[in-house]
Formats: sequence, C-alpha cells, structure tokens
Amino acid sequence: MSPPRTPREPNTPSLAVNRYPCEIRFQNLAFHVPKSGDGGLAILSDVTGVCAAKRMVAVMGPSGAGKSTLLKILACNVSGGELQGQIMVNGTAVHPKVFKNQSAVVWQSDVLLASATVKEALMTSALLKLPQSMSRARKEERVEQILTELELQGVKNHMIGEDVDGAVSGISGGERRRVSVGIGLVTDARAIFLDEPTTGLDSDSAEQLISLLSHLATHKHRTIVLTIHQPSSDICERFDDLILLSSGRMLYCGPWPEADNYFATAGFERPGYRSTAEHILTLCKDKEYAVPFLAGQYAKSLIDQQLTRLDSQASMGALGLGLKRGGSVGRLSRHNSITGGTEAGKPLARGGSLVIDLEAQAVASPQPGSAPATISALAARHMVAGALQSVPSNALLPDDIPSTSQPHVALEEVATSQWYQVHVLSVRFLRSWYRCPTNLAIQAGQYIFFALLIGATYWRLSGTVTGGAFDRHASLWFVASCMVLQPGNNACTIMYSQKPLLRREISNGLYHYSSFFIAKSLTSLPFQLMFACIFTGSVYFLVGYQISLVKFFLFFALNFELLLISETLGILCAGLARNELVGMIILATFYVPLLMFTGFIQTHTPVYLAWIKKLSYVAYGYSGLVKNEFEGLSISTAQGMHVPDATALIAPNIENGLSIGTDALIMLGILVGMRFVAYIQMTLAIKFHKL
Ligand SMILES: Nc1ncnc2c1ncn2[C@@H]1O[C@H](COP(=O)(O)OP(=O)(O)OP(=O)(O)O)[C@@H](O)[C@H]1O
Repeated sequence: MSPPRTPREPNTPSLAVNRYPCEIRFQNLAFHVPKSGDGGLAILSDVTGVCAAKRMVAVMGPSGAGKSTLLKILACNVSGGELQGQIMVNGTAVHPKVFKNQSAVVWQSDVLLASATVKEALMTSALLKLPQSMSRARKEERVEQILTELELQGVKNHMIGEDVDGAVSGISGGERRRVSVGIGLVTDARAIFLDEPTTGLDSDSAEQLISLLSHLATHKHRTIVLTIHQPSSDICERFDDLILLSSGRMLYCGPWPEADNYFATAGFERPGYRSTAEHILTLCKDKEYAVPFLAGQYAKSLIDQQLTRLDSQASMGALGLGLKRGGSVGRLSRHNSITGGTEAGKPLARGGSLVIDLEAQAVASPQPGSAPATISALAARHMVAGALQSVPSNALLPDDIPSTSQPHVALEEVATSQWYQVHVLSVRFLRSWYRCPTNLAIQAGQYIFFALLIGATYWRLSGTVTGGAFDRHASLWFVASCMVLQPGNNACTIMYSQKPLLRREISNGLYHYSSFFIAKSLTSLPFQLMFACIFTGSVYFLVGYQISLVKFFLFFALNFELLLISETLGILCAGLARNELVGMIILATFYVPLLMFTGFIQTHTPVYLAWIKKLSYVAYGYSGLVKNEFEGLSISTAQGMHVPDATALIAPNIENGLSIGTDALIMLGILVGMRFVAYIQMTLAIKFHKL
C-alpha cells in the first residue's frame, strides 16, 4: 500500500463543487493517420479504459506512446485521422460539441495573447465562456479567485508578452502555464484535460499545480486527465489513477497505488532503488517482451471480465432481476453486494442501465489488494454496456443522441450571444492595437516612407506632355502598388499570428468565427483609414497632382478601396494555407497578374488573358486614379502648345471606358465578394480542422 497522502490544500478553495461529476469510459479506441504508400499509421490500437469521476488520472508512457492523441480524443478535439471506438460519459453517448462545452482543455503549448494582461486573459475567457446572464461582477470575482488559487495575484496586471524561442518578455514560463490552466478553470468544467501541464515549470511550481488539480478532483468533483512525462515522487503521490500507454497500446488502467502490485504480480517487480514512475517507464522501453506481455495481459483481463459479466447477467436473468434501464436502488444494492462495492444503496446521480451503474460503483470503490483483485476491479471498470465492437468515428457520438448527463447543453451552443462576442472581441482587438504602439508606428512609418519615396521620385511633376504624362501614369501605378502590396502582406502576417489563438478559442467554444471576423473587420477599419489618410495625404501633395478637393477625395477613396481589398486578399491567403510561408507565396502569386494587367506595363492585353484584367481590382482602381488625374488636366506639348484636357493622353490599355464612379462601385462589389469568400473559406477551414 502506498503511504498516506498529505495533500497540500490550496489556501482558498473557492471554485464551486461540481454537481455533475463525470466518468469517461472509452472502448476499443483506434486512431489511424493516413500515410502515403501504405494503409496508414496506427497511433492507438484497441485502447479501452476509464477516467473515473472525481479523480485525477495521469496518462503516462514513453515519448510517442500516443498520450496526447488519447487526451485529444477524450477531449473530443482530435482531427486529421480515422477514429474508431466508443466513448461514453456517465454511461451515455454525448455529442462532442456538448462535451466540449462541459470540459476544458489546457494544451501543451501556451497560446496566449501577448498584448493582454494576465487578468484580462482570464477575464476574456470568463466573459465569453460563462453564461451571459451571470453578472460581470460575479465573473470578475471568479477570475480573482482563480488568480489567487494559481498564485497569480502578484502578476495579474502584467502583460503576458511574447515567448519567442524561449526569450520571454513579459511573465515567466511557469506563470504562462498557470494562466493557461486558469483559462481552463474559468468555466465550470466537469472534466479538465491537460497535456503535459508541468512542462517548463520548476519542481515547486509543478507540485503546486498538481496539488491544485488534485484538490479540484477530490473536493470540487472534477475529472482531471493529464499527460505527464517524468513526474517526481511527490507529484506521483497526488495521482489517483494511472493510464499507461506504450506504442499506442494500453498496458495498465487503474488506481495508481495498485500499479506496483499489478506489475509485480505480472512478474515485473519494482527494484527498490526505482520509483514507480521510473519503473513503469522502464517497462515501456522493453518493447520486445514487457510491452507485448502487459498489453496482452490487459486485453485478456478485459475479455475475462466480459465473460464474467455475461455469466453474471445470465445468473441475474435466472434470478429474474432483468436488465432494465434505470434499475432501482434496491436492485443496485443487491447487485452491489455481489460485486463487493462499498457504496451499496447509495443513489446514483443519473439514470442509466443497471450494468453501467454497477460499473460506476465498482469505479468508485476500487479494490486494493492482490493483483487478481486489482485486475478484477480494473476489468469491472472496463465493462461497458453493449457488445465489444468497434464503431466508425462518425457514428461515435451521433447527432441525434441527446446527452442524458447533466446539465444539458444545446449543440454548438456557446455561452454568449453573437453581438456580445463581437463586443468582447472588439475591445480585445482595440486593446491589441493600442497596446502595441510599435506595430502601429512601424506600419504608419512604412506608408510614410513609401509616400516620401514616390514624392521624391516624382517631385512636382513636369507640366509637359512628354515627361509629365508618362510620370503621372508611372507615379499613380506606384501609388496603386503600395496600396496592394503593403496591406496584403501585413494582413496575411497578422492573420497568421492570430491563428493559434483563434484555433484554441474556437475549439474551446468561446465564440463563433463570424464574431471574430466582424470584430476584426470593424476594429481594423479606423486604423486602415488612418494609414490611407497618411499615405494619400502625403503623396498627393508631394507629387503635385491636380489641386481640387473633389479630385483629392476620389484619389483617397479609390486608394482606400484598393487597401481594403488587398487586406482581404491577405486574410484569404492566410486562410488558404496552414503554413505562413506557403500563404505568403500564394499571396505573391496573386500580386504579379494583379499588377501586370493594369494596362500600364503592357500596351495591349492578349484576348485570352483579358479575363484577368476584367477580374483585377487593381486594374479598376488604377484606371480610376489615372482618369481622375488626367480629366481636366491642363498640360503643354514640347512645342509649347496648350492641351486643356489631358484625357486623350490616357494610355489606351488603361482607359476601360467606365466612369470613375463605376470603377469605384465595381471595386466595392469585389470588396464585399472577397470578404464573403474569405469568411466562408475560414469557416470551412475551421469546420474541416484545417485552420
Ligand atoms: N496527425 C499525425 N500524423 C502523423 N503522425 C502523428 C499524428 N499525430 C500523432 N502522430 C504520431 O503518433 C505518435 C504519438 O503521438 P502523440 O503526440 O500522441 O505521442 P505522445 O505520447 O504524446 O508523445 P510525447 O510524449 O513525445 O508528446 C507519434 O509518433 C507522433 O509522431
């Protein structure tokens, strides 16, 4: 038996006791990823086990064992492969979206907004994840409690900052981890999944975190599932259960204190000089003998117990007890005495089949002692109602199966309304803009630099047809190019930097993508307007285009449209590829035809490429800019002849025969269309896990 535990209780146990503890059973889980050349790579094979309610289970195994994959599957957050098997929460199939709303996931890498403070990061989660009906004061109170429990009060107003290649500017790595955990804790999650939560923490911080998680399991009735590599003995003391994986196969699933006994009975006694954690990880390395033996032993124990269960069902049938849903407490007590459970007669929190309820009793009262007894207890845990058969992943938790576990959460439900999400996200976007004045200054500086460069190159254009007409064409082409390249590149890069956070928050059900899209579009608008004003205001007067308020306004409006469409193109390209480099290459590939088919570079467009010009928003914008400048322009020939209206000097391939207003309207249409396409594209990427 393990020595008695002395859990270190957090000072202020504040989170409410969860009234609906959940037990997660999984049966015959198999996960394959496609691999070119053969039938795919099996990452998990036939994995069966349970994460019991109100307990903390450590998923252990060597690197590549499939721990994170199992965690993702249990958290209903896996993609990119074929999943088979069955997952039951409290004996009932639950839709993944419903379960995601009732659980929290803390991933291995901290994905946090650098420009937010610690408290703001938690508060944004609270505002978006907790019900809108809950007052802001209560949400704030909850955040304060979590800050206290995670010992983050001292840094709550510190900016999170960046962690670029380990060079943290902002809070420390350990603090970042705790913020990530805190974001998971903000909601009243019934199950909390943590992928290597202690990575990067010093031993004290790691122990403190595990102690807090243990407290949440035991006293707050959360089911805690975490993967961990080489835990210290002090940390191991806190674990209730162990799931041991190696090469995607289950070697053990049961109480942590029974693990030593189990392996010793199987012939793998722990040497005195090794801790349990070291011993089991050493066993996992023996892929020739120990791993296949233990995996076989585990599978056999499941089959034995399945047979025992069928026998028991048969004898119960003979006794006339029947196996109806929602068996009475009296029947449970009777059967409980058969299985030796210690909580006989205790009413269960939910309805369900008799068999499942009995299993829950067995889980609640594991039987320490000899290995056979442990295997028996284990196997009792793994008996799952229904036949031992694999079901396809898309039938794993079908849409039409409602959750009978409490509380009910509607499908795809997020806690807040769309406009509330837009409001919270807009505030966050605006904060990011003004919290990073350097980014703002760099972008503005870039526009000023290009304006000065164009201004210096075409300073006060000559008034002659010979030089002035060509220079006007050329300078306007450079102006249009700046309104294409810079906003497109910036938008693409910014979108890539936002994607990890977007991915995490969408997968945690904080908001709909439409809210993010609207908030992003709305909040970036004033800044884009400012950039357009700075650029057009400088370049117009430096180059010396026609002095006219209307003409300046049209010049500004056409450029602003170019800027907004290019920004959309950047967002679209960021959505098309998961890798930033590929996204930028796609964007650059768009640029060439866009700038080539404006009519400035070629004297005529081949018929078979005319469609590019018809689709090119830059061609409309450039044509509009040229017409705006040339119409009514008074210019002289080399011989000193006066040309009162330079419209006739517009290069034929630039003149598209449309009015400036029509050009602007067409661009507006392209802008709306492209925004819509960018939105749909990203929505589909999210739906198909390609974000
Ligand atoms: N989508 C995928 N495509 C290809 N291989 C994958 C994919 N997901 C996981 N794998 C592979 O499956 C194996 C298990 O991965 P997983 O991340 O679950 O292991 P792990 O036990 O958590 O490892 P670690 O402790 O190193 O994080 C690894 O070899 C990994 O490379």
